[in-house]
Amino acid sequence: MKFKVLISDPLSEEGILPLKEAENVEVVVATDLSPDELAKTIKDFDALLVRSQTKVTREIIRNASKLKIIGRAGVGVDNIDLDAATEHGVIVVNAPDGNTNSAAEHTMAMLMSLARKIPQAYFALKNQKWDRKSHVGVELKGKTLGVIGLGRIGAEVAARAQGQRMNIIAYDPFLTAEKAEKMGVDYGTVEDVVKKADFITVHTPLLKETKHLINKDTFKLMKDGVQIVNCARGGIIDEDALYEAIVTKKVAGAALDVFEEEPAVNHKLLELHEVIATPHLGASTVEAQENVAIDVSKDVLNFLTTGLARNPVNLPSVPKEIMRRIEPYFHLSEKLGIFLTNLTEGVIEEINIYYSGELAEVEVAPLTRNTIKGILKKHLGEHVNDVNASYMAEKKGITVNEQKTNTSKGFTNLLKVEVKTKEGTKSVAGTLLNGLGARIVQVDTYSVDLVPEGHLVFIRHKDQPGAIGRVGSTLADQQINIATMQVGRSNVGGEAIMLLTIDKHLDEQELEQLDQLADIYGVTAINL
Ligand SMILES: NC(=O)C1=CN([C@@H]2O[C@H](COP(=O)(O)OP(=O)(O)OC[C@H]3O[C@@H](n4cnc5c(N)ncnc54)[C@H](O)[C@@H]3O)[C@@H](O)[C@H]2O)C=CC1
Ligand SMILES: O=C(O)CCC(=O)C(=O)O
Repeated sequence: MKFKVLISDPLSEEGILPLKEAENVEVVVATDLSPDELAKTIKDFDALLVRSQTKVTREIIRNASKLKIIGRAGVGVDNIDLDAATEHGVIVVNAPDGNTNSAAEHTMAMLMSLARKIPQAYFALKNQKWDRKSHVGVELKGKTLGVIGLGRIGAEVAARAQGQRMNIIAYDPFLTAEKAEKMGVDYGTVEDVVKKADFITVHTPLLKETKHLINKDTFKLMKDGVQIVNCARGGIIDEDALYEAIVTKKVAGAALDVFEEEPAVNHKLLELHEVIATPHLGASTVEAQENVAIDVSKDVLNFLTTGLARNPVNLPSVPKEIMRRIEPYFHLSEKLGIFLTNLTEGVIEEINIYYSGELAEVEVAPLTRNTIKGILKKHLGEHVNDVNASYMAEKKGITVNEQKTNTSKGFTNLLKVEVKTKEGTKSVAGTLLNGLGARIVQVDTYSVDLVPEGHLVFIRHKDQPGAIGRVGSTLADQQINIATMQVGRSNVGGEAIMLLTIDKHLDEQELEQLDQLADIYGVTAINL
């Protein structure tokens, strides 16, 4: 039987040779299909290979009745509807390493062009203007580069900028003091980074948490004359706020390879003399394109013939027998991870997962991966999934321990998750109640009984008459309905907790109002 593979974006000829030379594969290259044509054509294909141009929408996936795998020749998979692929049992693989070097080099090229106004000077000269006065630049040496997102590309950029004798200050939720010291970089919060930097470069994925990470308020904190580089994803920087910051001379210049809407022609930022730009060229080198095409071709071929993939981005297949026994706990394990990560302060160094009761008798590795995914998702978004969760934790220097114990505290099954940071240890435990579904039964040392669903608010407060009432009436004043409420305390008059389920997610302002009430130590909104 021959597998049919469709390549719908231009990929390196050399890179797709592994597929073209495979006896059991027929390759069709069609790089000019409209979305409608692709939605029709796809139904005959077992695999689809794309770069970033093709938008693999739910509609296309829905029509792809034979499709088994989508290969993305690059890192970001934001052009693929991952949920739809997972729902339709289509595995998505990417090529995360092949373009790191190119993207880092492009960032450096943009940084240097920005500092020395090379594109502007070139443009003037092309227009017959020998203008040296308007194109005086600044040196990089001795300046501070703020790196937000110190993953594969961010770390390469930091190392290269050190070669330019720049000082580096970075923020990444997985950056510890030890790692920073080893890399010779200073570290701090986003606020610290933007306050201290002369140049700022972003290298995070585009996630809910990173959308408009650099916004009107962040620009206000920056030094006057700061310069900004974005070779990661449009949307990490709020384009309207950037425009305003340039026009008001807060920002002296910006180098952009990516935009919120691409292709970005007629963009207002491109009208500004201070902005230099490229049309999403970070990965556009012969080497990167060959690397990513080879990696993804090999992975697709391997998956079609053996069912195994090296770089899966969405759900893997779990053997049916294991799945049948552990499937009911999947939901609970991920929710416990999400819940806990929201309560955690500081950089995660250790995750301990304790299985007891019935759970101590089954293979729990997929649950462990699922729990880690829940914990890491907040910062890694689509980059973390069940397959790569353990690998991601290891890459971030997090130790994961899995233990089976006998301490099920009277429950027939108990799953307890503990996270350690330099700030302390936080834990949460849950169980599956026969016929009633999942419950969170313990938060740190407090016993609770909570369905892990919906909009939760976790409040730490002083055990004092009136504290609970003040929270209730503050929410009532804002027309926010409380569905359930749990309270617990360690000792009379000591620290206590409230866990509320409410009918909507609290916004920043609403959280702030609760936080400012008397006897309240901290308020966290959690969406499960
Ligand atoms: N312009 C282009 O052509 C290219 C763009 N990219 C983009 O570059 C970005 C980075 O790619 P990689 O380094 O390969 O990914 P990566 O996954 O290795 O690194 C991303 C880092 O961002 C960190 N992060 C997540 N949330 C954060 C937050 N709120 N604040 C600070 N850091 C946060 C993560 O912990 C991680 O270390 C991605 O968006 C990718 O799509 C990648 C290749 C080429
Ligand atoms: O395929 C491309 O050129 C875009 C590369 C990219 O943005 C990525 O790999 O995330």
